[in-house]
This record gives sequence, structure tokens and C-alpha cells, in this order.
Amino acid sequence: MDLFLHYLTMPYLLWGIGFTLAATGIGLAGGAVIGLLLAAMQLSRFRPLAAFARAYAVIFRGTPLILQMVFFYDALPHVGIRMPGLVAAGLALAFNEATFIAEMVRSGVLGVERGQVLAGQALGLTPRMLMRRIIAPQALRAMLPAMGNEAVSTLKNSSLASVIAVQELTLRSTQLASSTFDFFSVFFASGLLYLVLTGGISLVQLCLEARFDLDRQATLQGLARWLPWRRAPVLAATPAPELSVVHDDESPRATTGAAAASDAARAERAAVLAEAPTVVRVSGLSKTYGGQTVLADLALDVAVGEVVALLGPSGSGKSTLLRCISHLEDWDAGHIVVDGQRLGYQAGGERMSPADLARERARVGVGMVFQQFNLFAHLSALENIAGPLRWVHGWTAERAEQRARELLARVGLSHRADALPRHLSGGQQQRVAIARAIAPGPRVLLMDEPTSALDPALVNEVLEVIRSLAQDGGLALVISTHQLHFAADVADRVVFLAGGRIVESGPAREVLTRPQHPQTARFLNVMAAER
Ligand SMILES: Nc1ncnc2c1ncn2[C@@H]1O[C@H](COP(=O)(O)OP(=O)(O)OP(=O)(O)O)[C@@H](O)[C@H]1O
Repeated sequence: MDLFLHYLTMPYLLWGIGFTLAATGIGLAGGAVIGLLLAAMQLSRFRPLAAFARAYAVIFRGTPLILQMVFFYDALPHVGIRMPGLVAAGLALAFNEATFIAEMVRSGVLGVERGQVLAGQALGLTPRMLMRRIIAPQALRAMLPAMGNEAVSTLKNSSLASVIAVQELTLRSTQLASSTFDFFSVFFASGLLYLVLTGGISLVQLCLEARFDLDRQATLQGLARWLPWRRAPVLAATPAPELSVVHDDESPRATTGAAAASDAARAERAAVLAEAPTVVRVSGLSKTYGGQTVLADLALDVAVGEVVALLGPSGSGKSTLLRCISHLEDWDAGHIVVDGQRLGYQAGGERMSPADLARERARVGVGMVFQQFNLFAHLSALENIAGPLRWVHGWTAERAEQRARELLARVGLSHRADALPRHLSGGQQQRVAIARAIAPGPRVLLMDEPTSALDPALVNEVLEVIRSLAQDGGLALVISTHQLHFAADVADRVVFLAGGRIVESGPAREVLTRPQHPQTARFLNVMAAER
């Protein structure tokens, strides 16, 4: 026992720990840098880069690390690259670890829901902002457990550096045991030292996981300030206030809204809209997916402040049309002009880069609400709204927060400002998503079946919010919906799509009560029978 304690505190072995940690540090840091590069190559659309990254992985994953260390230390000097053993071992570890780290990064990035990326694009986030604000924070958190394991295995793998005479812990233990013949005590002490080191790494991993666990209360607020995302405390469920909050805004309901109840008010509104300038003009739009025509020579004008309900059977192209209008989707032929701008194209007709398109989208003002809400999962309801205002539109933190709080009050969710999306009901999430989309004051709001992912009991709370938007005037709404009553009540115009074409379009109540086209009539009958 005395000998064991003697070896455990022996400076000769303790100095070996320094070499072990140095090799591990070089391996992990270098591996992270090279791994990030490899992951970026694998995710790149430029095929030669992806092929290079795959070939790299095949070589470094397919050969033993011990050979790689020998190669770095003994073979490279033949081509004039000479380095100390510690550096050679660290680099070999780095190049080897990079393949595993690249896989972790890649799966972390791909693990972030595509819907969040689409929502970010629709909000005008450039690819860089998307990576920094949305993808990286979520990918990093998902990668933490695997990174902890990788750090432990790098530390253990550093013992292979003994083969190129790096004076790390294993080599020193072996030398000590050979000279004292006390193998058991020396290796027992050495094993315990390794356990302390790997235990330390596991502890750091646990602390980081706890720190980045959004379901826990923040404890290190000082550190949290430096994170690119915000922690949000989980609130105890509090009863929602009556949704009447939604109607608290100052807009007069009966006279300015699309939901105007009386026929006279509707006629008055139709006359105003007939004079209103066009804010969205779609002409000759065609789109195919792998040979299947989804949109065929489609033309649609939407006036400022108009509420248009898109109806049509599943697969008729409603979502595709909305995605094309916000240029989240490319098309094959035709033009789309929003507020006088050909979104996605330079003045000379050349296509914009993704970053320019994002800026243009934010400037022109096309908001989009998705069927699956697509809130940023790592941000609170408040931050989902305030974040894009700061990042994309350059608002100050105070102004963005004030706007976010106003909008949360408007959709009846002031009491859930700090809640994460996963702690909100579907209806509440969709209300936050609507608030987020209208926060920068878009000219056009596109809504892709905003209630179809909701329980029937939650549909009305979202419809109420949309109804209140329709009453505002000024904001053009294009809503793809299967809610016929709602469309009759709120929309100025119903546009019926089938097979990627508009087969009928006209005043909402007219189309819904006296459809002219047999396909519209059939669809309405089926919908009525299903209810
Ligand atoms: N990314 C895609 N790749 C291939 N085909 C697609 C893609 N997106 C949509 N489609 C096809 O395009 C057609 C139109 O789809 P779209 O989602 O626009 O219809 P929709 O009218 O919105 O339907 P729903 O009411 O069910 O949402 C469908 O046949 C669909 O399968």
C-alpha cells in the first residue's frame, strides 16, 4: 500500500500526466478544427469536396492509430517534415479524431429540424446567421455526450504515443515497472491516475450537459450572457388568460376587417380592395418535381390588405405556391413580384446568392407561417420573436423585446413569454409563430395550413388570431386552409386550386356557396360531408 501511494504521488509519473494531457489537448483541438472542416466539406453541395472528406474518413478510420503515429514521427521526416514526438503524436491523434468529430458535427447539424431552417430563411436570416443562431447552438448541445466520450477515448488513445517514445504516463509507468519489477503497484497507480483524468472529463461533460439543458433553471447567468442563445426558465403552467386579449388591439373590427359581418360592409371592403394596389403578382408560374407538374402556368394577384383563402385538394400545389412566393422554393418558369420586387433576382435578372436573397426577403417583407409552427426549439417564445428582429433587422435589444412583448400580449401569451416551444401547446406555438412572422411588419403574410396540425380544440384560438390580423387591413394574407367556415367568414376571395392550376377564383361567399366549377363543387361537397 505504501509503495502504491508512493507511485501515486511520484513526480516522475505526475510529469507523465503533463505529456498525456498535452497530446490529448493537441489531438482534441486539432481534431475539432479538422473535423469542422471535414463536416463542412461533407455538407457541401460541391461534390469533389464531399468526396475528399469521405476518402479522408476511409483512410484515417481504416488504419490503426499506432501506425498513423509512427507515420507522422518516422515517415514524414523522409519528405523533410520533422517534428518532436509529442507534436507528432498530437497531430496523429488530431487527424484520427477529426473523422469521428466530423461525423458528430454532421449528424448534429442534420439533426436540427429542417422546418426551423425554413422558418429562419423565411424570416430573412442569412445562411451564416442561421448557422450561428439556430443550427450551431442546437447541434452543439446534441453533440455534448458524444464529444465527452470522444475526449475520454482520445485521452486513452494518447497512451499509444509511447510507441514513438513520448514520455507520457503509460511509457513512464512501463519504464518504472521495468526498473522496479513492482508491476502491480506501478500499473495500479497509473490506472488510478488515468481514472482521475477520465473522471475529470466525464465531470466536465456532465456539468456542460446540465448547463446547456434548457429544461433546467439557469444557474450561471454570467456565463449565459456570452452564449449565442438564451436560456429560458421553465414556468409552472399557469392558466391562460381569456383569448379576448387578442382583440385588445385598437383596430375597429366591423368596418375595416375582412371579417366584416354585414353584406354592406363586405361590399364596401370589396370596393376599397378593387382600388388597392397589387402587392403580390404571380404570372405564368410553373413548377415540376421530377417530371410531375405541381404548378402549371399559374397567375394570381393579391391586393394590399386583401385576404385570400387558397383551397384545393391535397397535392393541388397550395403549399408549393406559398413557398414559391416567399422564394423558399425555386420554380421553372414564370415571374413572382412582391411589392414591386422580383424576389430572388438582381435588377439584371441574375439570381441572387442565398445571403442576398435572405436580406431581400427581409426588406421586401414577406412573412410565412408554417403548418408545423417551426419555432426555434432552443429559444423562448419571447426570443423567437425578438431574436430575428435584432439579427435581421438590426433592432436594439430593448426595442425588439418591447415589440415581442406587445405581440405576445396581442396573441394572448404574455404569461408564457419565457416558455420554450416544447412547453407550449400546439395552438400556443402557432400563435407565437404568427407573432414572430408579423413582428417586422411584413406587407404580405403567407400561411400554410396554419391549423391543420392542431387538435380540433386548439384550432379556434389560432383562427381568432388570424381573424384579428385580417381585421387590421394593410397586411395582405394568403392562407391555405381547409377551414371552409373560416374562409367564408374572413377571406375576401377564395382561390381554388386543382392539379397546379387555379380552376376558380372569386368573392369568398360566392365561391363557397355557389361554386361555378364542378371540381370546386365536388371538393366543397366532400369537405361538407367530412364535417
Ligand atoms: N420537395 C418535394 N419533392 C417532390 N415532390 C414534392 C415536393 N413537395 C411537394 N411535392 C409534390 O408536389 C405536389 C403538391 O404538393 P403541395 O404540398 O404543394 O400540395 P398541397 O396542395 O399543399 O397539399 P396539402 O393540402 O396536402 O398540403 C404533391 O404531389 C407533392 O407530392
